[in-house]
Amino acid sequence: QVKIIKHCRDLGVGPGGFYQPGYREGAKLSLRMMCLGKNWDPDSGSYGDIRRFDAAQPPKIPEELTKYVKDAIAASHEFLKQRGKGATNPDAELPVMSPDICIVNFYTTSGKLGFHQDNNEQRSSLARGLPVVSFSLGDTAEFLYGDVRDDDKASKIKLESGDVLIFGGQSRHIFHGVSSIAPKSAPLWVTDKANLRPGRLNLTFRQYNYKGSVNVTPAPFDTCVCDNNTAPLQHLRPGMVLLKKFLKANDQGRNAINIPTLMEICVHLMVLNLISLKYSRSSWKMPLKPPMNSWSKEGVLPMLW
Ligand SMILES: O=C(O)CCC(=O)C(=O)O
Ligand SMILES: [Fe+2]
Repeated sequence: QVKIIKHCRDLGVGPGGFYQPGYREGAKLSLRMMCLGKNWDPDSGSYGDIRRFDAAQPPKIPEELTKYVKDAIAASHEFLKQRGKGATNPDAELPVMSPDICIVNFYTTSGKLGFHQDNNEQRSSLARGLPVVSFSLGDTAEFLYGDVRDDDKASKIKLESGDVLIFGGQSRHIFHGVSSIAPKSAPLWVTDKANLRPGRLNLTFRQYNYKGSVNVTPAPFDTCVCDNNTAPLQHLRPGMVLLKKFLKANDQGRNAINIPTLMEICVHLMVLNLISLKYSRSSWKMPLKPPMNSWSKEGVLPMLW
Protein backbone atom coordinates (compact mmCIF):
# COMPACT_ATOMS: atom_id res chain seq x y z
CA GLN A 1 0.00 0.00 0.00
CA VAL A 2 2.84 2.38 0.83
CA LYS A 3 4.36 1.77 -2.62
CA ILE A 4 1.03 2.40 -4.38
CA ILE A 5 0.56 5.66 -2.49
CA LYS A 6 4.12 6.69 -3.45
CA HIS A 7 3.45 5.99 -7.14
CA CYS A 8 0.29 8.11 -6.97
CA ARG A 9 2.11 10.90 -5.16
CA ASP A 10 4.97 11.00 -7.68
CA LEU A 11 2.65 10.94 -10.69
CA GLY A 12 0.10 13.18 -9.00
CA VAL A 13 2.38 16.22 -8.78
CA GLY A 14 3.67 15.86 -12.37
CA PRO A 15 2.11 16.67 -15.76
CA GLY A 16 -1.34 15.08 -16.06
CA GLY A 17 -1.48 14.77 -12.26
CA PHE A 18 -4.33 15.42 -9.83
CA TYR A 19 -6.95 18.04 -10.64
CA GLN A 20 -10.55 18.66 -9.67
CA PRO A 21 -12.68 17.58 -12.61
CA GLY A 22 -15.95 19.29 -13.40
CA TYR A 23 -18.70 19.75 -15.92
CA ARG A 24 -19.00 22.45 -18.59
CA GLU A 25 -21.77 24.23 -16.63
CA GLY A 26 -19.39 24.67 -13.72
CA ALA A 27 -20.33 21.96 -11.20
CA LYS A 28 -17.31 20.12 -9.81
CA LEU A 29 -16.96 16.51 -8.71
CA SER A 30 -16.36 16.05 -4.96
CA LEU A 31 -12.96 14.47 -5.49
CA ARG A 32 -9.51 14.93 -7.06
CA MET A 33 -8.73 12.82 -10.11
CA MET A 34 -5.80 11.67 -12.19
CA CYS A 35 -6.02 9.33 -15.17
CA LEU A 36 -3.27 6.96 -16.29
CA GLY A 37 -3.06 5.42 -19.76
CA LYS A 38 -6.03 7.30 -21.19
CA ASN A 39 -7.88 10.33 -19.92
CA TRP A 40 -11.49 9.99 -18.87
CA ASP A 41 -13.55 13.16 -19.20
CA PRO A 42 -16.57 13.19 -16.84
CA ASP A 43 -18.23 15.96 -18.86
CA SER A 44 -18.40 14.08 -22.16
CA GLY A 45 -18.27 10.64 -20.52
CA SER A 46 -15.55 9.55 -22.93
CA TYR A 47 -11.88 8.65 -23.08
CA GLY A 48 -9.20 10.56 -24.95
CA ASP A 49 -5.42 10.83 -25.30
CA ILE A 50 -5.17 14.30 -23.76
CA ARG A 51 -7.32 16.06 -21.19
CA ARG A 52 -9.40 19.14 -22.04
CA PHE A 53 -8.55 20.94 -18.79
CA ASP A 54 -4.83 21.55 -19.49
CA ALA A 55 -4.03 19.51 -22.64
CA ALA A 56 -1.84 17.20 -20.51
CA GLN A 57 -1.14 13.63 -21.61
CA PRO A 58 -2.00 11.02 -19.01
CA PRO A 59 1.07 9.27 -17.52
CA LYS A 60 1.51 5.52 -18.13
CA ILE A 61 0.42 2.95 -15.56
CA PRO A 62 3.53 1.88 -13.60
CA GLU A 63 4.32 -1.78 -14.30
CA GLU A 64 4.35 -2.59 -10.62
CA LEU A 65 0.68 -1.60 -10.38
CA THR A 66 -0.22 -3.73 -13.42
CA LYS A 67 1.36 -6.67 -11.63
CA TYR A 68 -0.75 -6.11 -8.50
CA VAL A 69 -3.89 -6.08 -10.69
CA LYS A 70 -2.94 -9.40 -12.30
CA ASP A 71 -2.19 -10.90 -8.87
CA ALA A 72 -5.62 -9.79 -7.63
CA ILE A 73 -7.40 -11.35 -10.62
CA ALA A 74 -5.40 -14.57 -10.16
CA ALA A 75 -6.37 -14.65 -6.46
CA SER A 76 -10.04 -14.13 -7.33
CA HIS A 77 -9.84 -17.03 -9.85
CA GLU A 78 -8.24 -19.31 -7.29
CA PHE A 79 -11.03 -18.41 -4.87
CA LEU A 80 -13.79 -18.98 -7.44
CA LYS A 81 -12.26 -22.33 -8.40
CA GLN A 82 -12.21 -23.48 -4.81
CA ARG A 83 -15.74 -22.27 -4.18
CA GLY A 84 -16.94 -24.10 -7.27
CA LYS A 85 -15.04 -27.20 -6.14
CA GLY A 86 -13.32 -27.30 -9.50
CA ALA A 87 -16.58 -27.30 -11.46
CA THR A 88 -16.67 -23.67 -12.53
CA ASN A 89 -14.48 -21.94 -15.06
CA PRO A 90 -13.47 -18.76 -13.24
CA ASP A 91 -12.48 -17.03 -16.48
CA ALA A 92 -16.07 -17.33 -17.72
CA GLU A 93 -17.32 -15.55 -14.63
CA LEU A 94 -14.51 -13.02 -14.31
CA PRO A 95 -12.46 -12.74 -17.52
CA VAL A 96 -8.75 -11.95 -17.30
CA MET A 97 -7.90 -8.39 -18.28
CA SER A 98 -4.75 -6.44 -18.93
CA PRO A 99 -5.24 -2.87 -17.70
CA ASP A 100 -4.40 0.06 -19.94
CA ILE A 101 -6.44 2.66 -18.05
CA CYS A 102 -6.41 3.59 -14.39
CA ILE A 103 -8.58 6.30 -12.86
CA VAL A 104 -7.15 7.48 -9.56
CA ASN A 105 -9.54 9.32 -7.26
CA PHE A 106 -8.70 11.05 -4.02
CA TYR A 107 -11.65 11.75 -1.71
CA THR A 108 -11.29 14.04 1.28
CA THR A 109 -13.48 13.07 4.21
CA SER A 110 -16.35 15.03 2.64
CA GLY A 111 -15.81 13.44 -0.79
CA LYS A 112 -18.34 11.25 -2.54
CA LEU A 113 -19.17 9.86 -5.97
CA GLY A 114 -22.70 9.65 -7.38
CA PHE A 115 -24.37 6.41 -8.48
CA HIS A 116 -23.18 5.54 -11.99
CA GLN A 117 -22.16 2.74 -14.37
CA ASP A 118 -18.67 2.39 -15.82
CA ASN A 119 -19.62 2.05 -19.47
CA ASN A 120 -17.31 4.33 -21.42
CA GLU A 121 -14.81 1.63 -22.34
CA GLN A 122 -15.05 0.12 -25.85
CA ARG A 123 -18.05 -2.05 -26.65
CA SER A 124 -15.82 -5.14 -27.12
CA SER A 125 -14.36 -4.76 -23.62
CA LEU A 126 -17.80 -4.27 -22.02
CA ALA A 127 -19.37 -7.14 -23.98
CA ARG A 128 -16.60 -9.47 -22.91
CA GLY A 129 -17.21 -8.37 -19.30
CA LEU A 130 -13.58 -7.41 -18.70
CA PRO A 131 -13.57 -6.48 -15.03
CA VAL A 132 -12.94 -3.22 -13.24
CA VAL A 133 -10.37 -3.82 -10.51
CA SER A 134 -10.54 -1.31 -7.69
CA PHE A 135 -7.89 -0.68 -4.99
CA SER A 136 -8.83 1.21 -1.82
CA LEU A 137 -6.27 2.96 0.40
CA GLY A 138 -6.56 5.24 3.40
CA ASP A 139 -9.92 6.02 4.99
CA THR A 140 -12.82 3.58 4.70
CA ALA A 141 -15.55 4.23 2.11
CA GLU A 142 -19.17 3.25 2.17
CA PHE A 143 -19.61 1.75 -1.30
CA LEU A 144 -23.07 1.22 -2.80
CA TYR A 145 -23.94 -1.09 -5.67
CA GLY A 146 -27.04 -2.48 -7.31
CA ASP A 147 -28.82 -3.42 -10.51
CA VAL A 148 -30.97 -0.31 -10.83
CA ARG A 149 -30.25 3.42 -10.79
CA ASP A 150 -31.70 3.88 -7.32
CA ASP A 151 -29.28 4.16 -4.44
CA ASP A 152 -32.08 3.48 -1.91
CA LYS A 153 -32.25 -0.06 -3.27
CA ALA A 154 -28.47 -0.50 -3.29
CA SER A 155 -26.40 -2.97 -1.29
CA LYS A 156 -23.72 -1.42 0.93
CA ILE A 157 -20.22 -2.58 1.72
CA LYS A 158 -17.29 -1.00 3.49
CA LEU A 159 -14.13 -0.67 1.47
CA GLU A 160 -11.15 -0.46 3.81
CA SER A 161 -7.49 0.29 3.20
CA GLY A 162 -5.96 -2.63 1.29
CA ASP A 163 -9.26 -4.00 -0.05
CA VAL A 164 -9.55 -4.98 -3.70
CA LEU A 165 -12.98 -5.08 -5.31
CA ILE A 166 -13.42 -6.74 -8.70
CA PHE A 167 -16.57 -6.44 -10.79
CA GLY A 168 -16.84 -7.90 -14.26
CA GLY A 169 -18.77 -10.51 -16.23
CA GLN A 170 -22.44 -10.30 -15.28
CA SER A 171 -21.67 -7.48 -12.81
CA ARG A 172 -19.76 -5.27 -15.27
CA HIS A 173 -22.73 -2.92 -15.64
CA ILE A 174 -23.72 -2.57 -11.99
CA PHE A 175 -24.60 0.89 -10.73
CA HIS A 176 -22.19 1.94 -8.00
CA GLY A 177 -21.00 4.95 -6.05
CA VAL A 178 -19.36 6.17 -2.86
CA SER A 179 -21.80 7.64 -0.35
CA SER A 180 -19.35 8.62 2.40
CA ILE A 181 -15.83 8.41 3.74
CA ALA A 182 -15.36 7.56 7.42
CA PRO A 183 -13.03 10.14 8.99
CA LYS A 184 -9.96 8.87 10.86
CA SER A 185 -10.54 5.29 9.76
CA ALA A 186 -7.24 4.81 7.91
CA PRO A 187 -4.66 2.63 9.62
CA LEU A 188 -2.17 4.85 11.43
CA TRP A 189 0.81 3.49 9.52
CA VAL A 190 -0.80 4.62 6.22
CA THR A 191 -1.06 8.18 7.38
CA ASP A 192 2.35 8.06 9.09
CA LYS A 193 4.57 5.93 6.90
CA ALA A 194 3.03 6.82 3.54
CA ASN A 195 2.16 10.35 4.69
CA LEU A 196 -1.30 10.15 3.16
CA ARG A 197 -3.43 13.08 4.25
CA PRO A 198 -6.89 12.35 5.71
CA GLY A 199 -9.09 10.85 3.02
CA ARG A 200 -9.23 7.94 0.63
CA LEU A 201 -7.25 7.02 -2.44
CA ASN A 202 -8.99 4.76 -4.97
CA LEU A 203 -7.54 3.29 -8.15
CA THR A 204 -9.81 1.63 -10.71
CA PHE A 205 -8.07 -0.32 -13.47
CA ARG A 206 -9.79 -1.16 -16.75
CA GLN A 207 -8.97 -2.44 -20.22
CA TYR A 208 -10.22 -0.14 -22.97
CA ASN A 209 -10.44 -2.62 -25.81
CA TYR A 210 -10.80 -6.36 -26.22
CA LYS A 211 -9.56 -8.01 -29.40
CA GLY A 212 -10.65 -11.64 -28.94
CA SER A 213 -14.07 -13.17 -29.47
CA VAL A 214 -16.69 -11.79 -27.10
CA ASN A 215 -18.74 -14.93 -26.42
CA VAL A 216 -19.39 -15.14 -22.72
CA THR A 217 -21.10 -18.06 -21.12
CA PRO A 218 -23.36 -16.95 -18.26
CA ALA A 219 -21.55 -17.72 -15.05
CA PRO A 220 -22.96 -20.44 -12.84
CA PHE A 221 -23.45 -19.02 -9.39
CA ASP A 222 -24.31 -21.04 -6.36
CA THR A 223 -27.11 -19.36 -4.47
CA CYS A 224 -25.31 -19.53 -1.14
CA VAL A 225 -24.00 -16.00 -0.73
CA CYS A 226 -22.96 -17.13 2.68
CA ASP A 227 -19.72 -15.23 3.22
CA ASN A 228 -19.97 -13.16 6.31
CA ASN A 229 -18.77 -9.60 6.17
CA THR A 230 -15.42 -10.41 7.71
CA ALA A 231 -14.32 -13.26 5.41
CA PRO A 232 -11.05 -12.44 3.65
CA LEU A 233 -12.55 -13.33 0.27
CA GLN A 234 -16.18 -12.57 -0.48
CA HIS A 235 -18.28 -13.58 -3.45
CA LEU A 236 -20.83 -10.77 -3.51
CA ARG A 237 -22.77 -11.73 -6.65
CA PRO A 238 -21.97 -13.29 -10.06
CA GLY A 239 -18.88 -11.53 -11.36
CA MET A 240 -18.21 -9.57 -8.16
CA VAL A 241 -15.49 -10.52 -5.68
CA LEU A 242 -14.11 -8.60 -2.73
CA LEU A 243 -10.59 -9.43 -1.56
CA LYS A 244 -10.35 -8.00 1.97
CA LYS A 245 -6.98 -6.45 2.86
CA PHE A 246 -5.41 -8.03 -0.22
CA LEU A 247 -2.86 -5.25 -0.64
CA LYS A 248 -0.04 -5.80 1.80
CA ALA A 249 0.66 -3.16 4.39
CA ASN A 250 4.22 -2.58 3.20
CA ASP A 251 7.28 -4.51 2.07
CA GLN A 252 8.46 -5.46 5.52
CA GLY A 253 5.07 -6.77 6.53
CA ARG A 254 2.34 -5.33 8.66
CA ASN A 255 3.35 -3.06 11.50
CA ALA A 256 7.00 -3.84 10.89
CA ILE A 257 9.40 -2.12 13.24
CA ASN A 258 12.92 -1.69 11.95
CA ILE A 259 15.11 -3.32 14.56
CA PRO A 260 18.63 -1.92 14.11
CA THR A 261 21.42 -4.43 13.80
CA LEU A 262 24.28 -4.44 16.34
CA MET A 263 26.53 -3.00 13.63
CA GLU A 264 24.11 -0.09 13.01
CA ILE A 265 23.97 0.65 16.76
CA CYS A 266 27.80 0.73 16.94
CA VAL A 267 28.04 3.07 13.94
CA HIS A 268 25.43 5.40 15.48
CA LEU A 269 27.27 5.47 18.81
CA MET A 270 30.56 6.27 17.07
CA VAL A 271 29.00 9.10 15.10
CA LEU A 272 27.38 10.51 18.26
CA ASN A 273 30.72 10.31 20.03
CA LEU A 274 32.49 12.19 17.25
CA ILE A 275 29.81 14.90 17.21
CA SER A 276 29.95 15.39 20.95
CA LEU A 277 33.79 15.58 20.80
CA LYS A 278 33.65 18.18 18.04
CA TYR A 279 31.16 20.44 19.82
CA SER A 280 31.97 19.83 23.45
CA ARG A 281 34.39 22.79 23.56
CA SER A 282 32.49 25.11 21.29
CA SER A 283 28.80 24.27 21.55
CA TRP A 284 27.90 27.78 20.37
CA LYS A 285 29.32 26.79 16.97
CA MET A 286 26.55 24.24 16.37
CA PRO A 287 25.60 24.71 12.72
CA LEU A 288 22.10 25.89 11.95
CA LYS A 289 19.80 23.30 10.41
CA PRO A 290 19.39 23.90 6.68
CA PRO A 291 16.00 25.49 5.96
CA MET A 292 13.26 22.92 5.21
CA ASN A 293 12.26 22.85 1.59
CA SER A 294 8.52 23.18 2.03
CA TRP A 295 8.00 22.67 -1.70
CA SER A 296 9.48 19.20 -1.77
CA LYS A 297 7.14 16.58 -3.22
CA GLU A 298 6.66 15.00 0.19
CA GLY A 299 5.94 18.29 1.85
CA VAL A 300 3.63 19.88 -0.64
CA LEU A 301 1.48 17.01 -1.70
CA PRO A 302 -0.58 16.74 1.45
CA MET A 303 -1.60 20.34 0.74
CA LEU A 304 -2.51 19.60 -2.87
CA TRP A 305 -4.63 16.56 -2.18
O1 LIG B 1 -13.98 5.12 -5.35
C1 LIG B 1 -14.53 4.07 -5.66
O2 LIG B 1 -14.53 3.09 -4.92
C2 LIG B 1 -15.27 3.95 -6.97
C3 LIG B 1 -14.67 4.74 -8.08
C4 LIG B 1 -15.45 4.61 -9.32
O3 LIG B 1 -16.51 4.08 -9.35
C5 LIG B 1 -14.92 5.14 -10.58
O4 LIG B 1 -13.84 5.75 -10.58
O5 LIG B 1 -15.57 4.92 -11.61
FE1 LIG C 1 -17.20 3.68 -11.37
